[in-house]
Amino acid sequence: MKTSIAASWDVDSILRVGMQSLLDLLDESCEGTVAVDEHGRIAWINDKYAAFLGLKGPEDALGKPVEEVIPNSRLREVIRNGKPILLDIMMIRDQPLVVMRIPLKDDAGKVIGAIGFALYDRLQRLKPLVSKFAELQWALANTQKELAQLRHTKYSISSFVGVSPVSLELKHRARRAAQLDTTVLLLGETGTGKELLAHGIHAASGRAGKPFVGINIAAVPETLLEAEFFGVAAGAYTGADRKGREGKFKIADGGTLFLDEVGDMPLQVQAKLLRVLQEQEIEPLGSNTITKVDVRVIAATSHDLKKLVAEGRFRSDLYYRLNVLPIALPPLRERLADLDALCEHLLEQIAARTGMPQRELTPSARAFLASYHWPGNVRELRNALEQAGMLTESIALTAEDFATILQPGAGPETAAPAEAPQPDEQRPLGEAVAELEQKMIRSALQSTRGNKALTARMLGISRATLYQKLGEYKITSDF
Ligand SMILES: Nc1ncnc2c1ncn2[C@@H]1O[C@H](COP(=O)(O)OP(=O)(O)OP(=O)(O)O)[C@@H](O)[C@H]1O
Repeated sequence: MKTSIAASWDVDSILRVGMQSLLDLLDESCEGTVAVDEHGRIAWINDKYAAFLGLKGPEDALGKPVEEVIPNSRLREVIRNGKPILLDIMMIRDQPLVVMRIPLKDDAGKVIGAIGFALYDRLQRLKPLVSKFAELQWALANTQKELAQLRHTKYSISSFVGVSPVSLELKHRARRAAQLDTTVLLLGETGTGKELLAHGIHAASGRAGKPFVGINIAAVPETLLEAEFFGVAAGAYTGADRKGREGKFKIADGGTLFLDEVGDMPLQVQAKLLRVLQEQEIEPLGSNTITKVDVRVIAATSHDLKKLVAEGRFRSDLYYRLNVLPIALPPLRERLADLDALCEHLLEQIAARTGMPQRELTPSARAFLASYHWPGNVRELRNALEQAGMLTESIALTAEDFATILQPGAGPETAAPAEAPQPDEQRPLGEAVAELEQKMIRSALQSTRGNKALTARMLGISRATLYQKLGEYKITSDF
């Protein structure tokens, strides 16, 4: 059946030869081939296919309607609409067969029949591909489910533990905020429960069924912040972002976007955020299209935003836009009436998580904890309870158990500075500075028990700089 290419290299003969080679290849490599005329009657069938179909030979099939020999054949459909079916799975005698069907046309383009190729008599050879596909589909569905669950908040306003009048008033305001669907600004020191309350407000709002998406502005490098917020259009960049990606505003569409540490936002991004808040429209980087979004923003900060405005570090128009409904979370030292309830709640959480018996506090421990000034607030309290529990076997935790962990009076302002490296004439200055930096960061992390916001504040650097240095020096902060 092979045809050699003649000296005449005209397009028609190349196509003819190409077609012939393709047919030869298919005939050789596939398990069965059948051709039908324009009426759907078998005009030709190869030996392999006839044997596979349980016929004595091809002559048993010739002239018969194709469905009589191959019950699930769709060759008639191909003749009818003149379109190929390039890949399909057909069952023959309970066996799946991968098939390809092509219409046969005359020079005028009229369909004069069709040809079918059975590519594999068992799907076995396609199995790795098929199971890889199924595996990926399964993983994708699972990840989507997990993400949806994660984005649906796990807290309610009552998860904010507190029985003091100030806490009750705070929860009342949060419930009202949930109903109003306006921008909320949560103000409070680190660890006072701003993120927890944001989750709670979302859960009590009409948006509860939609995503809750959080972004810690201080932890995102300045250069990536816009992409993180507004997304990147496909083809805008080469490399990882080539395909484009959605920004947090789009992901949160219909739901709530929690902007943590909003005071750390660079001025240039503040302008863009303000526009989005006003217009509820985003423009992904590198795209000319504007997309409508419906997002409720809850912002939080541990900074004095008014002061930042006065210093020109925060836009006043954005401040007023965010400050529609401010809720101040008082530091723990100002609501010591909540201490018992909080300790009980946190000790229960710790026991459930660690699988260890639940600890209790002796009166001396309560008095000790009430005398401490809690710069890290509830987060610090939880860490202290967990650490104290690890240091003793006893169920009842005493003041002594906490005395080694918490030093009354020692806070960010009074923590001892790290020891400077000894001057060394032979060493480059950069090396010595890096060593001192590492020491100071480690020591600050230790004294804040890994609290990044507090560590950054102690060291007088932004959280973003702290994260950058942690990465640079490969410092982990598991304290
Ligand atoms: N009132 C509370 N009741 C129960 N748990 C609380 C309360 N306040 C804070 N927590 C717990 O303390 C930890 C810190 O809280 P959260 O992250 O909400 O604080 P934050 O103010 O957002 O801190 P940061 O400003 O550092 O981000 C979390 O584990 C949170 O669940």
